[in-house]
Amino acid sequence: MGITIKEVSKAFGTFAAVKNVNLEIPTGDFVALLGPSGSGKTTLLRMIAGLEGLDSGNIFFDEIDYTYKPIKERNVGFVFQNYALFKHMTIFENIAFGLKVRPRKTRPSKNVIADKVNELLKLVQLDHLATRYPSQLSGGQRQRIALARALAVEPDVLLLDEPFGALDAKVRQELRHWLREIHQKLNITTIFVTHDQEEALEMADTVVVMNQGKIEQIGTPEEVYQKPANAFVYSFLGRVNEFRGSALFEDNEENIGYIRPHEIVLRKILQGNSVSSEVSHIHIIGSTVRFELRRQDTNDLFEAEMSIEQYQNFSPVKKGDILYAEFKNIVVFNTNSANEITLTEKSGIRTSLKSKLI
Ligand SMILES: Nc1ncnc2c1ncn2[C@@H]1O[C@H](COP(=O)(O)OP(=O)(O)OP(=O)(O)O)[C@@H](O)[C@H]1O
Repeated sequence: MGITIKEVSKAFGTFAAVKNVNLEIPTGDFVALLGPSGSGKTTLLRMIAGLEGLDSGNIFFDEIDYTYKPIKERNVGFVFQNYALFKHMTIFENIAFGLKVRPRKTRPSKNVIADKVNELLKLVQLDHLATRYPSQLSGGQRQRIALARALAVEPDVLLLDEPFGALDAKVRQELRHWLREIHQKLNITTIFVTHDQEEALEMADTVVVMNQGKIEQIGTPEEVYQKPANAFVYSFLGRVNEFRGSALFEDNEENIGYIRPHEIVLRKILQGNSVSSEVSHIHIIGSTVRFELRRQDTNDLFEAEMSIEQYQNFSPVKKGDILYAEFKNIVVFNTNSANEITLTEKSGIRTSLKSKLI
């Protein structure tokens, strides 16, 4: 089922939570609503579900106006962060619930329900837990059951609100892969809310970046990461060093420059337009090595990264050593218009920057 969100707005009292949002979601797409806390992601998701009314605008499911349709006519599956399983029911009964409560006319027979539940238990790889109660499951297992329960009614759309938010990093990582696989098998149009950029970039086909009730950018993970539409998207996705100040250009405009840590080239000898910097920390994080450095000209801290292989060729290097940093590919935005300004021909900039780690 495809979803069209057209000029949708929602306020709580005088506070505008969602402001004139337009979004087209094709059938089978896997969409992440990504943004900081309070950006309106959950409100938008709840409006799609029918859990929240709109102030203005329309929501279409396959070109049919669903704006005023009650939730039970929407055929959406919903998974929340906090499991929301029925405590007094077994896992089997939890999954069967949505089918059992159907009106007699559309309710499947007991055997059909049992087959469906067993099929879903296999899909979420927890068939051995059918007779347990939710309290006897781990957090990750409960979320899988919550998904199985949402899928039992064969929804046209699956809506997930921070489904892995309460789980530890390792389980979250496993469930991301698992959910992707399930999506590939079932191909249900899926929208999930997250404030975790890594989760959005890793899982989604389409990332919708939200900020202050508005959509800042819609694109593939690669597009939003490689070609951010504005300064907000750039700084929200991934680690960045920020450069500010009038020294950036001579045009007296307020500009912000960003560079990602892996785009900074570190050398042991001065070459080209580089900034002499003192190593203040070296962290080895799996296959990546992260340097924290202090510029000797401005005393500002910044972060650079290289692969472990590069580091092995580069070492020995230790805290207190002086390295030369070349800031390649700085992306500069005008803070008034948030439009990107190309930088290539601006010379002298790299040594006059004030930098800040964000
Ligand atoms: N029922 C409500 N009454 C009043 N204000 C609300 C209500 N629901 C949400 N808001 C406000 O609307 C804004 C957007 O909330 P929303 O939950 O959609 O954001 P979010 O991006 O999902 O944030 P989070 O990641 O923290 O859940 C917030 O400032 C929130 O306080």
